[in-house]
Amino acid sequence: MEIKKLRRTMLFCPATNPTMYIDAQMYKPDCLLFDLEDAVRYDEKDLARDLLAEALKSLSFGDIEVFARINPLYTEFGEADVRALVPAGLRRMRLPMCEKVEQVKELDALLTEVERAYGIEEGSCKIQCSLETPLGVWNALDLATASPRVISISFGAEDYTRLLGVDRTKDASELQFARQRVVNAAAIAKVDAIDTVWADFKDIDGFINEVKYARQIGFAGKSCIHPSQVGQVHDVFTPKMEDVEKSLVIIEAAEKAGIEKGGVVQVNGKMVDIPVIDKARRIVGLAKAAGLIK
Ligand SMILES: CC(=O)SCCNC(=O)CCNC(=O)[C@H](O)C(C)(C)COP(=O)(O)OP(=O)(O)OC[C@H]1O[C@@H](n2cnc3c(N)ncnc32)[C@H](O)[C@@H]1OP(=O)(O)O
Ligand SMILES: O=C([O-])CC(=O)C(=O)O
Ligand SMILES: [Mg+2]
Repeated sequence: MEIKKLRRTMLFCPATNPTMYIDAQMYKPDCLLFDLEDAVRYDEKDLARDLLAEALKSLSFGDIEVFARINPLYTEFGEADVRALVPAGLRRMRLPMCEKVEQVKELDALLTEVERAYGIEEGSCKIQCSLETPLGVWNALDLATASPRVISISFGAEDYTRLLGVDRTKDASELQFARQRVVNAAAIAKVDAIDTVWADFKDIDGFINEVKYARQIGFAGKSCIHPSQVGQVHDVFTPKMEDVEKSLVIIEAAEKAGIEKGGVVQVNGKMVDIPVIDKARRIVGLAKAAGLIK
């Protein structure tokens, strides 16, 4: 199974801080996520947008997939963000506080207009819906399938717990419903699900527990707020060599037995059939995408 793009880490970087976002590339996240929304003061929104537009025009980010978290279109800044950043080169945007299909369709239509006006390939600008309200979480599947531009959905626990009127706790039981709804919707829509930030970046054990849990239940990656989190997330989301080797043995045995389309064999005391072969292929695909094997 070919994994086209790893999105294990999306490192948030306030777009008002030029040094930080030049340095951010050094930490080698899979994705950089320049923030124009909550990390930017109200009176610096225009400055942040201008800085980011200049950076997109003048800097190269190599293999790193560059996203911007634009302001919602219902604010006075969202449309200006799109109109300035797409011509400057932005092709990926996170739409925060995303709740209704109409909001995705509105962004879709604006992107089509800007792509046409600037001769940019139509449909090349992609959307990540950020589900961080009870309604957004409820509508996860509708949002994930609202437009062919949607490549990913992310979960935002800080706003979600604020709106639920609860504390965000370390055992995270208050997030269980939302997380499972988000990963289930992403699996149906065949898009990536990205888990929420962990603000307490000095609490490494707590963070790693949460990252392991996110991977276990089906997230493809995690939003990060500090560079120290990038390597910690990559460690968890990159398959272990031992699992890659086991997967290669399973694939070889399946091919030898000719059971890729049905049938069953035993490999090292365990039953192997189609779901097991598919999972093994996924692990090998992830390992290849991470450069672990050729
Ligand atoms: C709920 C939400 O909406 S979350 C999303 C919005 N929030 C954000 O975008 C915040 C992103 N993170 C940050 O701004 C910062 O990490 C902070 C403010 C939390 C902490 O920053 P600092 O006090 O500078 O932390 P610290 O001293 O540990 O930083 C170490 C180095 O990493 C750099 N750094 C810290 N965070 C980042 C980042 N997100 N991206 C790139 N570089 C970073 C710092 O500039 C510093 O560099 P230096 O050593 O060259 O000076
Ligand atoms: O999307 C995120 O992870 C950060 C965020 O805005 C939130 O949690 O409200
Ligand atoms: Mg938020």
